[in-house]
Amino acid sequence: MTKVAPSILSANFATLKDEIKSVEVQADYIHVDVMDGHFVPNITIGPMIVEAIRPVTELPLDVHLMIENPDQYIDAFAEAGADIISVHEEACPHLHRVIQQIRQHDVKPGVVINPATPVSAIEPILQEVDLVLVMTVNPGFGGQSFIDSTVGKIEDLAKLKADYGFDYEIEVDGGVKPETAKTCVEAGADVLVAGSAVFKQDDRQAAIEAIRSSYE
Ligand SMILES: O=C(CO)[C@H](O)[C@H](O)COP(=O)(O)O
Repeated sequence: MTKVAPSILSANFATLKDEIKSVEVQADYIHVDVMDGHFVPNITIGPMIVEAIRPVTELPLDVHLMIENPDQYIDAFAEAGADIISVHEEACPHLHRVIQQIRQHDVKPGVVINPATPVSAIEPILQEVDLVLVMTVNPGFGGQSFIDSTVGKIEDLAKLKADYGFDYEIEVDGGVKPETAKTCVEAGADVLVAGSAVFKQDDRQAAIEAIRSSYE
């Protein structure tokens, strides 16, 4: 069954505990967007917030690092309670080493590609990761429009997974809502990240249900 991972980027940070509780029944992961103002033009949260929300939910914390030099912060995010840590291929000249660093913490490692990065850039690391995140918008902000040209990469990753028996989940992030979710699932997505389509709606359970019912 396809998983849904609400992104707290679009939540109300003044009431973050309640926001997480409002999606807990329907969600599979809580997606945490970490931005440094360098790799992407926005600044969000650090390990202190991950540590603060860790006791709030038993759902896995799916931490997406949109930062330069992620190797310098992996230990802190792992110790703060992340269950999955994903790093961008574009930010890691020594990607294999960084993936190993994440796994040494008994945390699931993921690799992320931007819309302009081809699947071929991560092929050598696919057998080492538990998650591949395909950005379907340019990272940095919630509420952007889904980029249709990224769908072929979801299909390519699904084919590689089937052909070689790789274990990774294919996650998609950006512009995911009831209108775009079905395309992602049909292409092979295992996890749908949704920020504004969940947290900008008054009824969060209905919002997640609307995403699920678009493809079920
Ligand atoms: O990584 C992200 C932005 O860089 C967010 O997770 C993503 O944009 C989700 O927001 P929305 O569903 O509103 O597009």
